[in-house]
Amino acid sequence: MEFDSSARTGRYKRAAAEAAVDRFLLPGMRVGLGTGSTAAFAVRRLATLRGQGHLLDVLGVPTSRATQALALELGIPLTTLEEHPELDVTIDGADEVAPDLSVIKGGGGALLREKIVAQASRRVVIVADVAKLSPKLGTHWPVPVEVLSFGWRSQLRFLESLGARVTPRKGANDAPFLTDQGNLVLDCAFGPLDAPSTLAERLGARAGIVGHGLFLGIATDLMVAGPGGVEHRVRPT
Ligand SMILES: O=C[C@H](O)[C@H](O)[C@H](O)COP(=O)(O)O
Repeated sequence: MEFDSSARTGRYKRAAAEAAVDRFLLPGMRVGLGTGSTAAFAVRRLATLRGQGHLLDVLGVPTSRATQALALELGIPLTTLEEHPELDVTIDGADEVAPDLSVIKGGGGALLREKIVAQASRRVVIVADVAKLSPKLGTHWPVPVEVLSFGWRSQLRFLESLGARVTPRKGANDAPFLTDQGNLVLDCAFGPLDAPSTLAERLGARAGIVGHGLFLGIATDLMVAGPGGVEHRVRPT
């Protein structure tokens, strides 16, 4: 039976995530556990290997409550950045990946914790299916911006002044989506970004914006899966 495209995408996500776990996780490591459907395959792979007696002393730091719940359900021992402020590696998904391995993240709203965990990691491995590859960030995906609810409409105006078409993210029953920190997310469609680092600086300098989904110079490796199998790419120097 032929896979439909979503089944194919799921197969690629799984292949990339499992290959990353097999390649990068070693005994004794402290590991950032990403969020989203692709990263969940990595968490499940770690659990499977543990079930076979491997990587039993690996400790995970989850990047969201959802990942924490999944890891606990699968019996993966967890720690925190308070106990282990430096991690060996993080494996996480992405929404859009540019050729220099800069990425947009936050489709699931976990961008802030994901960035904190990634920046605490010596190595950051992005796992993705080929559909996530893009010539320029912003081509296919908006930049999620996490804002405090206090003054959020002022942030919306500010983001529009930077050229974005802004959509406040909705959660269940059309209620505002809230992050694990209780903040709002404004999805900002800028179109293809010629200078993502300039945008990141502007977002970073604005009070009330607590995080954004531009991960620039953070990913060290990419495991990307498609019809030809899984390919490992390293961030160009
Ligand atoms: O907030 C969510 C994360 O950044 C995800 O890693 C990202 O949205 C990719 O998710 P998925 O693997 O489900 O496509």
